[in-house]
Amino acid sequence: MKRKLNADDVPAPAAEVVETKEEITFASLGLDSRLLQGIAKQNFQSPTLVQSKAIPLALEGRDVLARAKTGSGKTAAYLLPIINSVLKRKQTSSAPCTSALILVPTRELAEQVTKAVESFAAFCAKDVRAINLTQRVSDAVQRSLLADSPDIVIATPARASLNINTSALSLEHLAHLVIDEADLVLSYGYDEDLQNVAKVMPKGVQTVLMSATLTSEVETLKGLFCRNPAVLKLEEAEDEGEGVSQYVVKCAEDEKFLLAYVIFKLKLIKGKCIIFVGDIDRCYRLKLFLEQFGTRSCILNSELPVNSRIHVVEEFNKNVYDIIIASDEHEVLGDEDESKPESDDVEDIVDEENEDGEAKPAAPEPSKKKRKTAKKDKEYGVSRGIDFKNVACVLNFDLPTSSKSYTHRIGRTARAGQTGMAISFVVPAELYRKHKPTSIDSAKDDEKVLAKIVRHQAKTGKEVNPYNFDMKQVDAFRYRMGDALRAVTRIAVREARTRELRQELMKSEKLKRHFEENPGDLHHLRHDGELRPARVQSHLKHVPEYLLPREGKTGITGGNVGFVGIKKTTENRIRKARMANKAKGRGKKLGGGRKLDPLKTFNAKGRGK
Ligand SMILES: Nc1ncnc2c1ncn2[C@@H]1O[C@H](COP(=O)(O)OP(=O)(O)OP(=O)(O)O)[C@@H](O)[C@H]1O
Repeated sequence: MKRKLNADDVPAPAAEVVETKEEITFASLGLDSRLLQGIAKQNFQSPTLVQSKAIPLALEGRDVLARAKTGSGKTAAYLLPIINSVLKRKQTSSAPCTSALILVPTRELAEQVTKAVESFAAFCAKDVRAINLTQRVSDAVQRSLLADSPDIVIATPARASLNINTSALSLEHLAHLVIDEADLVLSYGYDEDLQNVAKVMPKGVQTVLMSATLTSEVETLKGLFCRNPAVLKLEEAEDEGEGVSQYVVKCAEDEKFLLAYVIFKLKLIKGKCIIFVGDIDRCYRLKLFLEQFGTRSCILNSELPVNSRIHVVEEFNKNVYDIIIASDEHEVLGDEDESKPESDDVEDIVDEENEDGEAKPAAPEPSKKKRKTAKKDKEYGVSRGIDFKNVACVLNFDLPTSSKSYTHRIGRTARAGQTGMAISFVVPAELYRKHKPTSIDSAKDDEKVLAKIVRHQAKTGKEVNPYNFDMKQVDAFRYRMGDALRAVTRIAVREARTRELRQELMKSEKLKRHFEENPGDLHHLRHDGELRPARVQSHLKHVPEYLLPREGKTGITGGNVGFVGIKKTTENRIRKARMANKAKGRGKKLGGGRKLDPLKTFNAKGRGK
């Protein structure tokens, strides 16, 4: 079924890297008016680049392979044409059939995509039925849901394959297939499931592959599912200073904890933050550590029940929590195969191939290692595709082990044209394994990984700069860090992990049963409660005067880095103008584009909190 590519396969305009964004409106794309109402309800002013390029091609019936950066609006780019096509079909036929299958790598993402369908189809809900196959319902319930032939089925490849095997899901009338996060689905170990889906795919199904990077995995999927796809490689033209400001801090293993304490206690980061750590224990170690200073956070990892995970993300998006500590475990399980070419290398290969029409390089077989999912949820993923809203900062407390992961992680901030910041802690080789209690295996090659990241980012014109903490000033806090770390023993971590799991399982059961009937009550369950280590040291919650640098926060960082602003692009001009008008009315100066630098606005009075 795999086809050899030649240059004619790729239509010239689509294969070009598009540099600029033309003024296109959703209405000009020819979408159903009910969909336009749904879009307007979400306050989308105009299509993003990937939307304005991919939607017309998809509406024409073309296969599309689109690479666009994280947070650029790929979900709407594939959903809108699908819903439009369902609405069109309903005008001539009322016979129910499943005409679209959307495959995503994780259950969280499946939930998110299902919600997006519901939002876009809010004004035509009775004509568009979508179901999420990753929900934990009994086989009988799932069968009965599928028996009604919902228009759109959203699933992980594993769930789709399972239901195809049991004949619960019929692809007989399928017209559209989407593989979202196409660069990641194979690394989740779904290769056999995807082969299984490909086997029963009827002829002529339109395929859309969406991806943040073009990797050999995307090539494999293209060979398996696409016919003559239009290839979009989209680089958004960014204004200076927009996107993610990337910083790196070289530090010792225990200093990661010290810096985290200083960053959060002195509020060096303004806004919401996702902290990525290397494994599950690390989540609890850091949470317990921060708790000692009165800094609350909630945890996301593959061990927690899916309902809790989804709830945490929803609450975070509603600004209930400021800090999420997430473990990025797929790396630890070995998904980041060293021998596998990095995305930038593969992109070069793809470019070459498009120019001279040569056959593509043999895509590496996904390694067996990837199937190793332990007892954790294989369909878990937070750095991939989850739409965390208004994240000011991604803190790589533990550096990922590949630049591809780094790209996905930092893509959780600066979404939909906002700005954001990424700080990565890097342990130099000579400091690795020098502080056993805070050491983690994945830091072994931090410097090598950083070099790759810097190279990769440079290719897209982005810099990774040092974040200069004045370690002399930070040193004043070292004693307190030591005190707090000593209380976070291995036993305390293990107990906290068990306790949290038990609590979340109970909440999850409650969530499932109770909130089906009372969706409004969800906010009563908080996930950032204190885990309480054995030794409670309440004095640590306060920062005494003498510890603070005389110059305020700027004394800690030198004052020249660290801006984290949430700024909308021109897409939100109207909103900005409204805000400015409102502010004028209140006599305040707002909306003039003045950036608030949290490092320069440290209020000494608020510090003792
Ligand atoms: N046209 C638009 N105008 C304003 N906001 C938009 C628009 N399209 C999408 N968004 C918002 O942008 C955010 C990111 O969108 P989405 O999750 O689809 O990005 P993505 O490209 O799929 O990201 P990732 O690669 O991380 O999965 C969402 O909050 C979405 O609601």
